[in-house]
Amino acid sequence: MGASQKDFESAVNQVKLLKKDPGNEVKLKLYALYKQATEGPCNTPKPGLFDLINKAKWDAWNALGDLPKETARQNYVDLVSGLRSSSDSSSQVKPEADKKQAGYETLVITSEDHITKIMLNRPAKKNALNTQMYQEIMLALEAASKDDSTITVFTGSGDYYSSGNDLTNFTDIPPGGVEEKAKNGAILLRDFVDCFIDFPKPLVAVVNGPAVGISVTVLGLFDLVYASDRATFHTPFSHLGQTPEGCSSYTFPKIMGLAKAVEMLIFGKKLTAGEAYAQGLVTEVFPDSTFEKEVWTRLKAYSKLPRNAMRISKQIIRNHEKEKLHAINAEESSILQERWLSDECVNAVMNFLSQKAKL
Ligand SMILES: CCCC/C=C/CC(=O)SCCNC(=O)CCNC(=O)[C@H](O)C(C)(C)COP(=O)(O)OP(=O)(O)OC[C@H]1O[C@@H](n2cnc3c(N)ncnc32)[C@H](O)[C@@H]1OP(=O)(O)O
Repeated sequence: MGASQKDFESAVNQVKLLKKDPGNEVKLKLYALYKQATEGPCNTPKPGLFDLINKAKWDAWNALGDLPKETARQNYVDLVSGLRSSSDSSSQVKPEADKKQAGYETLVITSEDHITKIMLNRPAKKNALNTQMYQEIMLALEAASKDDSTITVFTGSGDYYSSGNDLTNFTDIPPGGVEEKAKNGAILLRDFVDCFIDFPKPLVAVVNGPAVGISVTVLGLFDLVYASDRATFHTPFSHLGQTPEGCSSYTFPKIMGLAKAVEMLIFGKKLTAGEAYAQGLVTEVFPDSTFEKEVWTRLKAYSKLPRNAMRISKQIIRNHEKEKLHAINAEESSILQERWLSDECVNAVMNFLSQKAKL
């Protein structure tokens, strides 16, 4: 028998009493199930692109499609019951969690000296970007665009900057099947890259180690890229049956010339930090032993420059390309939507996952 209205109402009250913040992804699930259980399928207009929070909520609700109200009610009750038991058994907060700005699970965000630092924080997975991390980065960029920092910095925790898209993202197939998965992935990719195209303040990448895939391609949208001499830059798209994203099909030929862009984007040539510097993708390379010290000294000095002058200069430099970049992003995302359904891509991802599972 399904959950009764009383069970549901009691679960709604229990959510307010949870000892531990369940994180954005779970909160979105709760929101979507609540709306589905009380109002049925999503029936409101899609919020605008920049209304990130309401758009994330709308996407979560809309993704439930025609799920019956009773099933949504039951799923809500089950989800809350799971949260209650994990909240009760883990009320001792880990020291690491204390340092993180509230609400983020895959990022550590700090603000100091007028610098907002967004650190990718899944070191055990080489900072691979899972769906939650894409969403949290979009929220973090929106918040950073409005806070009182002058510059925003991305970096990675552990030995990698980022290993790119988390290939296990491909395994979580929704009720609508692989086509729906590919469609949702293309929407997420497009929204994600749009946030970088539109980011109004100077954006800096502190590339502390190897970078792969989408973590490399979006560098073409950054204003400064500082790299440790341990960093490498790798876009193995053809190997994965995939195609370029992050506007790299446009920015890379522009930055490094067609020949070098083709070597990276079609043939998957991995660049050292020195090569990436020679080709204009990286602003400056530092020895790994002094990387953090030198880079942060430099950035702290830059962060004291007048905020508005920097923002307006960025606008003048970048604005005339914005429309073009949005169009390129849309095109790259829609091509990838098709690619993700191809045998070439499916086989490459299966290959990675089966090696990982040591099959
Ligand atoms: C919205 C969608 C947008 C899509 C667009 C993006 C396109 C891309 O980004 S394509 C690039 C995708 N990335 C890759 O192909 C890299 C895959 N990973 C690797 O090749 C290796 O893991 C890597 C060379 C990065 C590191 O190798 P090692 O030093 O040998 O470490 P491990 O392989 O043992 O990695 C440790 C741990 O992390 C997991 N891992 C690392 N990267 C990823 C990843 N990208 N996706 C999923 N998982 C990843 C790896 O499996 C290990 O996990 P455990 O086995 O559980 O310890």
